Amino acid sequence: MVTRATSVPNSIDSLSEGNRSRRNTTKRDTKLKPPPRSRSLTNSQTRNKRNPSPTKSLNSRSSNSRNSDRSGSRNTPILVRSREHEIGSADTLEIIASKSTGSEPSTPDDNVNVVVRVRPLSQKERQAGHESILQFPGNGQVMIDSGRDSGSRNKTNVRVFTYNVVFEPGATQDDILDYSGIKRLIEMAVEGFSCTAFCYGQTGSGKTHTLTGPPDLFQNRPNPADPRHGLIFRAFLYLFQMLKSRTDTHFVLKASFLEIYNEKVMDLLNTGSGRKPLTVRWSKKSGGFFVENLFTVDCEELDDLLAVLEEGMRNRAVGSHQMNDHSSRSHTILTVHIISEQKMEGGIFISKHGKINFVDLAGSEMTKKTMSEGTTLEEANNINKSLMVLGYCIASLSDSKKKSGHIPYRDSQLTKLLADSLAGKGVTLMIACVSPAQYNHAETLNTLRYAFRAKRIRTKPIIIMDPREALILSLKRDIQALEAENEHLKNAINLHHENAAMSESFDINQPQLPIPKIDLQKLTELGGQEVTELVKLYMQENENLRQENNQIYAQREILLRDHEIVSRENEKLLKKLEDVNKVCVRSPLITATGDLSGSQEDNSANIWTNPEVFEEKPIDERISVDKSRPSQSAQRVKDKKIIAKQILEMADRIERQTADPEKRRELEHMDSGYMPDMFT
Ligand SMILES: Nc1ncnc2c1ncn2[C@@H]1O[C@H](COP(=O)(O)OP(=O)(O)OP(=O)(O)O)[C@@H](O)[C@H]1O
Repeated sequence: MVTRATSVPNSIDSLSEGNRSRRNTTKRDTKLKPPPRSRSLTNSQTRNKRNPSPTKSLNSRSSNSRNSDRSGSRNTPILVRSREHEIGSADTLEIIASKSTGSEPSTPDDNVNVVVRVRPLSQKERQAGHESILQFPGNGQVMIDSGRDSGSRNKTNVRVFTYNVVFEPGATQDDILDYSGIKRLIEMAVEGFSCTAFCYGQTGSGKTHTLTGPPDLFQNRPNPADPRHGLIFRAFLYLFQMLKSRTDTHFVLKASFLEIYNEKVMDLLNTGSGRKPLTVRWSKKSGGFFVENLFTVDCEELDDLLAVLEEGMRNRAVGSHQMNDHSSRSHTILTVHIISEQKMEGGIFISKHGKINFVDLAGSEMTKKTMSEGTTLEEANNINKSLMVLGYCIASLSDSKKKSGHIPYRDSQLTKLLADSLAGKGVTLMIACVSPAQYNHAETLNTLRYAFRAKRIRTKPIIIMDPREALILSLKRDIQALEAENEHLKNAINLHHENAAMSESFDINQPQLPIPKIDLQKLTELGGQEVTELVKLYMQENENLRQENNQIYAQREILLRDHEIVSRENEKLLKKLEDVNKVCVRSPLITATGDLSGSQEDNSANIWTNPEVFEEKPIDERISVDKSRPSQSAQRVKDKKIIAKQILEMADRIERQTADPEKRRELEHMDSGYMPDMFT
């Protein structure tokens, strides 16, 4: 059975890991009750456009944990849609593809897609009487009951985790292909993204089974129709099916297969060279780690890819211990490079370099349980160490505060090679494999916790393109943008020319630059150099237009400021005029204006007003501004100088008058109020 996630509030008392702070409210009599389904969608609603859901029931083995509220799902399988960014959605892919031009980040952040696969109890475990501690309430949830808490007798240790998809023990290998999101990963890789699917979990939890199927499949020539085939085999079939349908694009496939054994990187396709370890180096150019001298095989046919898988599986390090007869003693990375060359409109060829990594991690081991010793113990220690570093990286990357700090990728070969998948430009699918058996509860809980954390990791997928072609494509986009801006600026300037024709300040005779006219369709006929020149020309012209526009705006600003000053001065003058009129009207000696005051009977009409001032006309029709006049502050300085000069002249005159005794006597008889304050 497959269940998919939706953000369902936990109604049960024991809350999920994400809500652990509320766990204090756990009731004593907690029973395993599944949370209600908040958004169950029928098959038709959730059906992936490209991968229509099968009509058969996905539940190949009825689970005894199933609750009565799920009875409705017996005949029609109910799939619950996961979150918006669910990997596996063809819609998302289309959006990404349409946005993806150049080597710019093409998507918003993308979360690592995390699914969980629970293997069935083995025959050995059933015979030993082990029971399952996992239950599946639906909505992409896994409930783990680790039994009574030793600390407090009545408290049960029940936790609920939510993932994008949960594969219950009855899920088939086909279900993993259809619902894990691997199809989306392949589609993204074909589109030029760097994609990674990795299996994580304790030893014997079913990682290799999920990725490649049981080990005996590869001992002889495998039968393609075998239902036990794992995800890699099925993904290859799907990939070739896809490539065949893309007749407009030419594809070249290359594959490599390596293992990390005891912290040494070994080539699984080139075992003849005495199994010398390869070096992992940092590439400045790509900004990532790479394996030097790794053997890559050209794969023209599906059979070539399958041969790579078989060869690698035969050569990888496998050992046996108490918990797994065929235990992987190394981490393996199988990479398929997909180089595509597609003809775009206008005859441009765009080549992209996508890839998909299949990572089968060696399982974490409790050496007491596996009873490892000697070489197996050394292997176990190395496996555990590298998985611990991976755990640190996942924990740091999922913590938004730590994400920008140091991530210890360099501490193990595994994390160096997975760095890009976890936090870089790739799209990542994590398949967490767990055992349902009670005796594995600590490891299962650990894996569920790591997987839950990994869900919070966000990456920024980008398409990997040939830099020269990416440049041409981006130059083409620049030309279009510049042309649009050019047109806009020209319109703005033309508009202003019309408006500014009346303004003397605007120099309409300014020489205009010649505007190159290029048919975009013919762009492709031009070489890279010519296109660059064209962009430069447009940029230059746009710069000139921008400057002209700025000048016009600056002039407009000055005009508006002057306008404001003149208006304010005008208002002041009017006010003064009104005051003068009031004084004139009040004075019996002075008539305001002879003809008006004399002829009006009404007192109010005695006030002289300038009829024009109150006429509702726009300000620029009421006043004309002298552009040569000094600014307001300069005017103020000038005024002060005039006033000071006049005062000095007056003081001088008075002084001269008082020096003459006759004149002084005359002055003494005058009203003292005549003298300005400053002279008393
Ligand atoms: N979903 C499943 N259905 C049936 N059998 C399974 C399933 N998953 C695992 N097994 C069986 O369980 C055993 C252990 O699985 P597998 O070797 O894949 O584990 P692993 O996680 O890769 O272990 P290790 O880390 O030690 O390599 C195998 O015998 C395998 O066939």
